[in-house]
Amino acid sequence: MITRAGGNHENGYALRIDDLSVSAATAGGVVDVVSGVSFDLRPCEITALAGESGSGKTVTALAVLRLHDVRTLRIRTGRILVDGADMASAGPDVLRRIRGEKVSMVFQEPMNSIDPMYTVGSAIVEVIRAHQRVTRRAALRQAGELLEHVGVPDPRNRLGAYPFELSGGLLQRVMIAMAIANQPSVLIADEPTTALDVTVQQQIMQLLRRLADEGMSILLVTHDLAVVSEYADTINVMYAGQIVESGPVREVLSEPEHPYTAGLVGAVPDVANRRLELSTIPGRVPPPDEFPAGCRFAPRCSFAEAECDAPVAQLFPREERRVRCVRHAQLSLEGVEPYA
Ligand SMILES: Nc1ncnc2c1ncn2[C@@H]1O[C@H](COP(=O)(O)OP(=O)(O)OP(=O)(O)O)[C@@H](O)[C@H]1O
Repeated sequence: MITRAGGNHENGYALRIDDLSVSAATAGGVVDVVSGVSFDLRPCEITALAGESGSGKTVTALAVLRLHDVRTLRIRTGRILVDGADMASAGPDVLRRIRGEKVSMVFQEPMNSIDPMYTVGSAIVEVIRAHQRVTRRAALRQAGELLEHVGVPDPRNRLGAYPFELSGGLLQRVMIAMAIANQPSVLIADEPTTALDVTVQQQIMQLLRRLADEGMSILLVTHDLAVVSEYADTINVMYAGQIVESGPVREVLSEPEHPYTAGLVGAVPDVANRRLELSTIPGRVPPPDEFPAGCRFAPRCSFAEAECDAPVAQLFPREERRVRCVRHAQLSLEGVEPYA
């Protein structure tokens, strides 16, 4: 029964984010923390949303499911298209249907996302029965199958376990089982392995890779380019609320066209080439009320020129790649390897 993920893929995407801007109320007034973000998630692919802390990855991911904090954040522009619905403007009934049935999410800290008072089996049964008219007994049988599918050893006996009885890695598998219980077409994973040790991290990423290969579209939110390069198909690099570069992972990471991406690539420890010294990008991501009017990366960019003071209104496309840098052509023509 747990086979390929469902969903309406007739347009070639399972989820389309089109010109999404999210504004925040700050002491200094209302400012965009996410500005004009657009990308698609395609079936069978892991799409990474990568960037430093504060670049807007989590706000973007939460906004897809309208789980952002509505006390301070507001979707100002854009569409979030999934299964014929626009999540940006959907009413409560559509939201309820899409969440869990079409798009679901796993978070960084599994222990914080599960009720410690319920057994693993009860928690999964509840999720199944929220969307499917099945008996408790049938749901419990499905829960056992789900645990088996996500690689929990001895799955039927684990149904009676409480969250505190499981390791972090097993608990993250349980969270993934809950997230895929109603066969959504899209899974959003926000730093799903950050809290886990390296071996377990690899196992969880291998599980996500398998789910993608079986048909699911996965949005992987991460600051870890090593994980992106090993497991993702496409990458969207975010900086200061905007996508600055996107395209197939192999191309973007081996030949970055945006100086920011180049800086991030330089910051990945490369054991094979013995480049263990991390080169970091000087400075930090500015807070949203201090975003520069021109290129937002310019103050940290050693290649910035006067022309970078004007806003970069467009992402320059070339085949499957896009880059938000007015100087990108000169940089590649000059063969500059900024942070090699
Ligand atoms: N609820 C909120 N209200 C107001 N501003 C917010 C809120 N949540 C996040 N922000 C601001 O939005 C910007 C982007 O934050 P976000 O958490 O999306 O970044 P991130 O790239 O996911 O970073 P991290 O990896 O640290 O989670 C930050 O400047 C942050 O301070």
